[in-house]
Amino acid sequence: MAFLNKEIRDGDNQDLTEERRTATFDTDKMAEVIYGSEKLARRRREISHAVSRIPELADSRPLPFLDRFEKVTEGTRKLSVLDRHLAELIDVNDNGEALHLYHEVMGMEGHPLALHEVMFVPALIGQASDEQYEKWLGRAKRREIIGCYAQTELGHGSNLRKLETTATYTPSTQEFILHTPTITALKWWPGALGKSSNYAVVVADLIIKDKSYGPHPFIVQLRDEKTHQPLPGITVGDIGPKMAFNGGDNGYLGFDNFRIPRENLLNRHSRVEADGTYVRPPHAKIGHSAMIRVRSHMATGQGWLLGHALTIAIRYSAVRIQGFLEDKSHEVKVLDYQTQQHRLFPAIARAYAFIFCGFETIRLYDQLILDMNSNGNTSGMADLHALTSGLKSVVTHFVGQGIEQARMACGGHGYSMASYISEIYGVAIGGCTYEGENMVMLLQLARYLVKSVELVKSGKANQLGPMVAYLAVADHKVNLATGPDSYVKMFQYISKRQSWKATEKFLKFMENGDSRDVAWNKTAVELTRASRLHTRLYIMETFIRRVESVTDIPVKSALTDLLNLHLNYELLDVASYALEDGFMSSNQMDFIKNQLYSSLEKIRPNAVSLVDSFQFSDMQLRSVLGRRDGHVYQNLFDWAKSSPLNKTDVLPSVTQYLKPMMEKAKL
Ligand SMILES: CCCCCCCCCCCCCCCCCCCCCC(=O)SCCNC(=O)CCNC(=O)[C@H](O)C(C)(C)COP(=O)(O)OP(=O)(O)OC[C@H]1O[C@@H](n2cnc3c(N)ncnc32)[C@H](O)[C@@H]1OP(=O)(O)O
Ligand SMILES: Cc1cc2nc3c(=O)[nH]c(=O)nc-3n(C[C@H](O)[C@H](O)[C@H](O)COP(=O)(O)OP(=O)(O)OC[C@H]3O[C@@H](n4cnc5c(N)ncnc54)[C@H](O)[C@@H]3O)c2cc1C
Repeated sequence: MAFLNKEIRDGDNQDLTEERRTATFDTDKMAEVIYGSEKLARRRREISHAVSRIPELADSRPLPFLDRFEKVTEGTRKLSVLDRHLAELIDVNDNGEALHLYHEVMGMEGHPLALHEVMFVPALIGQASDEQYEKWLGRAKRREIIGCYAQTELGHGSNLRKLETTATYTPSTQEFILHTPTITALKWWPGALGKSSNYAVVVADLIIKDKSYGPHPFIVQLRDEKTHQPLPGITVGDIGPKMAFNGGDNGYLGFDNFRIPRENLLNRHSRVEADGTYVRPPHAKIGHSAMIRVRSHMATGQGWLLGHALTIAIRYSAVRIQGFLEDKSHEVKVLDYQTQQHRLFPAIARAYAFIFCGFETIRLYDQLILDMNSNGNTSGMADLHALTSGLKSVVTHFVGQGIEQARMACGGHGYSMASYISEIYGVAIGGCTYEGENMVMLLQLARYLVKSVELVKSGKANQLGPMVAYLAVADHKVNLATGPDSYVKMFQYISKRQSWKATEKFLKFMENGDSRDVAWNKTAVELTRASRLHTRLYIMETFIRRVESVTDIPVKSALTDLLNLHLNYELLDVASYALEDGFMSSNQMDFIKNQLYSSLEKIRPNAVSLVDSFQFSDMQLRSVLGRRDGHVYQNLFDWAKSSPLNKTDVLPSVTQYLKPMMEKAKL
């Protein structure tokens, strides 16, 4: 008999097999929805299979047992093996295939090429002129040179206008002089800067004839191409261990009056003529395109991270037997407890929702770059900036929360690095900080919302973009029983009310004499609330749109269950906003809760299959608890036995320190 869940194999843990038999949809078909196409879903499986046949690509030891030095070496070793096999394993021009291959083989702990691919090359594509493409892009794409993105400094990351690294133009030699005037001006944090990169896109304050023109991107050679030694005038190194990404070499960088030619200002959009005349870009923030790109990709990337942690937690919850329900002679799977389901299922729905939403922002980003590079059209920038600022903040926050719940849902074993969840958590929550600290980015979206409310107030609602059109719509009560649209309307009401309240509060402070900045700061918490609500509304709407477009009926039906759970969970979470003015009734509140609990029951038989559909191979999962076959206990024991601490029965620490202490106590 053919099973709809393609993960079933002989010899697997019976409890997991039992779960997989209840799947109501084909997991291969669900994977097509998760990865956006039949081709990519299939290619992922083929690539994983091909990788499993190249033993050198496997981790030589479980990564949690490696120290930092070993992690960096192991990552680079695998990268070089991968380089030899690249063309046979993937279509190198297909980003989706590349991304999967690198995740599979390299894990998530960072490696020398991560920032090269994620920011250095994209910064060149977005910011370099055709002549600069000619000179640098081919070399970068072929990886003759390895680059990173060096913007953040020891003293400033969020407030780019106060970056202290200077790039002073000297017309006599037609050069820029890069300089680090203070300790706080040291570049600090850039991934792959410390030890791996020999080039960087450096963001520095452009100064011409004593006048500052603000941050601009320059391509800078840091190390000798033959010896890899830092060039004279460059100080560069690794910033030390971090919460995660310890296979990566985030670095520091200082310049001592380091000269680069005029042609090294990335000048697709702005340039400096030989005589020092500055030519402005068509949009003041166009130099930020590499950041907008990563933010646009973050929702899908983070959704997959959440899916990774949930695959581990859900599979383990189907294998872990503890406690009783009705029958006191048989213990049950912990997945049968309502609390366990409530802990994990809404996070599955969010993982799916974030991925779907991310596909939309990636499409919008690609369109923006096309418009900018073909005809200098930057009209989509402000909208995309506002949208991705909110999205990266909301998504990373909830993904962190979801992964932490996944850890707790695995009880004690979740706390062991055998689960791998702590690593996933460390990587995911880095996203709360990088590419714009979450609060700072929520406040960027808030600027957009306040401006939109002000437009409505001044009778210009017709100028609102489609994403904020609801800010002008009249309120009317909704009947939640009529389906997803009524949830959207309720959420619109809540989101609109918060945006309006925060704007009114802000304007009132100004009317009472506060400056704009002080009034803004006094309203900031309310403003971030408005941004979160707006973003959650957008996520909800994209989730609905995506489910509506699915054609495979069983897949659509399983997704509809997830969507219903999401709608009720989200609305319940923010209900107090609508309860406080009586817009939502307590009967409606009860309705939402009951819907939520019945969604949990509906999803229960498909839970394992919903996470199996992410199709993470055991290699990519790197989790003893989450393995596809579910043989948890023997593998945990084997994993523990492989700990370097267990190589000998008596450790030197015991003979040297513990024993003498005990002996002394006997005297
Ligand atoms: C391997 C092979 C794979 C191959 C496949 C490859 C596939 C790739 C897949 C990738 C998967 C991902 C995985 C990740 C991995 C981990 C990587 C980690 C990377 C981490 C990198 C970093 O971490 S790298 C540093 C980021 N560091 C920031 O992120 C600073 C935040 N800080 C700001 O970004 C600015 O400081 C901030 C706040 C905007 C204020 O900027 P500011 O002061 O200049 O501006 P103001 O606030 O005054 O605003 C004045 C007006 O400008 C408007 N505006 C501002 N920005 C705008 C903009 N961009 N576009 C339009 N409009 C903009 C604003 O909306 C206002 O508009 P209005 O006046 O109309 O209201
Ligand atoms: C894993 C990782 C990888 C990174 N990779 C890179 C890289 O490749 N290249 C690179 O250039 N950088 C990189 N960074 C740096 C990163 O982009 C910055 O750390 C980030 O932008 C936050 O800036 P900050 O550190 O200055 O935080 P701060 O701004 O100092 O934040 C501290 C606190 O101040 C608050 N705050 C700051 N400004 C405001 C404001 N205006 N209003 C309200 N609150 C405010 C924040 O909300 C936060 O609570 C990386 C960071 C990490 C963690």
